Amino acid sequence: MQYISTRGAAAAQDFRGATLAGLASDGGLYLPESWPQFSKAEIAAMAGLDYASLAVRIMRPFVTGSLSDEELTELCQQAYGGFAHKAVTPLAQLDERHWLLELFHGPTLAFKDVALQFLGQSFAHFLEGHDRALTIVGATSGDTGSAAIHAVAGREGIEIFMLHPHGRISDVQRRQMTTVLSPNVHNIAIEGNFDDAQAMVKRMFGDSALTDTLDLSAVNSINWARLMAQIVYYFAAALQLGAPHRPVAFSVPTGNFGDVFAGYVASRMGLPVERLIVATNINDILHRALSSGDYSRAELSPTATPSMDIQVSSNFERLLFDLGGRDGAAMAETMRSFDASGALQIDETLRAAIGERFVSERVDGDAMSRAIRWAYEEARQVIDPHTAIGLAAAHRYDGDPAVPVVTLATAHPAKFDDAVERACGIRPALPTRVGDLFDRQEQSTVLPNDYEAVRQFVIENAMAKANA
Ligand SMILES: Cc1ncc(COP(=O)(O)O)c(C=O)c1O
Ligand SMILES: N[C@@H](CCOP(=O)(O)O)C(=O)O
Repeated sequence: MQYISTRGAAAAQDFRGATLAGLASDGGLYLPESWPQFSKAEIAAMAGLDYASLAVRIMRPFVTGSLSDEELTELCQQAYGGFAHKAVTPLAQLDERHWLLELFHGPTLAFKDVALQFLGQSFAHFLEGHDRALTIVGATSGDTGSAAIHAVAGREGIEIFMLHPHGRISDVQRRQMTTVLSPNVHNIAIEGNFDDAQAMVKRMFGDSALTDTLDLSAVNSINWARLMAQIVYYFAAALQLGAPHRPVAFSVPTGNFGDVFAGYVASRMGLPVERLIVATNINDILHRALSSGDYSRAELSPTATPSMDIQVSSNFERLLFDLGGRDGAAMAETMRSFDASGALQIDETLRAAIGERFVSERVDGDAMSRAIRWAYEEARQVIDPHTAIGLAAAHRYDGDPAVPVVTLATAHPAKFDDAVERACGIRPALPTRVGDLFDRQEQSTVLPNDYEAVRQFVIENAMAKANA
């Protein structure tokens, strides 16, 4: 399988090349040149497979030419062997129509582990036997950071620099990153917000002085391999609920549009998805884009769902490219204009195409708290605030009542214990697998919200390692 850039100017890459590059050299995002298709019979034959075997079936067409079946199987078994639940991403029923897809049984208690455990193994596999050192730069609003750090800490040939917004993530999220004291892990708290951090990371990929010196890669969902691994759990959930003979709707708490884009890919591959519900918090650029065509950056407001406090959703570019006719030159122009003005208007034709697959809801803090209470009182499920944004949106969804609605439970409630306790009176405890998080020593560097300061820190530390 070959991967092309959404901005049309970078050379196509195979899966290995796209994974190691992270972002395309023209600033675009990689997408497969075409969507693999599964027939109804092929999907039906996937029922009953264990998670790692299902992952192999789904990912195989995306990695041809880069990984053999044996190598892919090995990577999936290693990635999914360590989850705390045998099903890896189990379903829990809330009532006759609503379900939760629990994506938080990995080492750092959020859905990011599902993809990053696989990506960590893939990096190690692709680097093995090569004299190549990767410098990973990433931005996190709390969950990607810890999942990525846990996936690559201590790995030979990899340095990771993770930027998080100083003071804007939960204590558990921060400690899950800053207490990992491996010498290849560098936590940077920037005095800005997540959008600032994400913009700096993207700028690094376009900074030739930096890319001439360091071999950069990405762990954010700009890296195609992240999204590819997330497609699998849409199939896993739908198969349990009757796919391919019955459609399913998914409600996805959304920030960077990565998780929901993986659901879109699943539907492009043949999974019967009635609708994908894009659930945003009050940082609602995606809801405005989908409901009125107005994709314009607004001031970020801190919320009790910090991981979704995002106003520039990287993966939306992938959707605009795919549904807008896959015209790289036009996309490059659109993104140049968005970067300059902070706004773009989605035309009616494209909005109609998006509307065939997606709906959106904006959920404020009160509605989020009510959803936490509802889940506890009606179904005895303690859910995290991000999941609650998804559940509140699922409750508003007016699709066919016979179609099950699956809300993606993207984080364990203990990551956001204060907000959960405020909403339902229950303070969720951390699972024992995260150990003595609050007794461990922390290490991170606070830097100003200034590209040059961050860039200098990355160069100095990566070079010091290379010369050691
Ligand atoms: C707990 C949680 N829920 C939802 C999201 C939003 O997912 P995405 O950025 O893929 O839209 C994130 C962050 O990405 C998250 O950490
Ligand atoms: N919510 C994310 C933000 C980064 O998203 P990503 O999926 O692009 O890595 C986080 O928790 O860091």
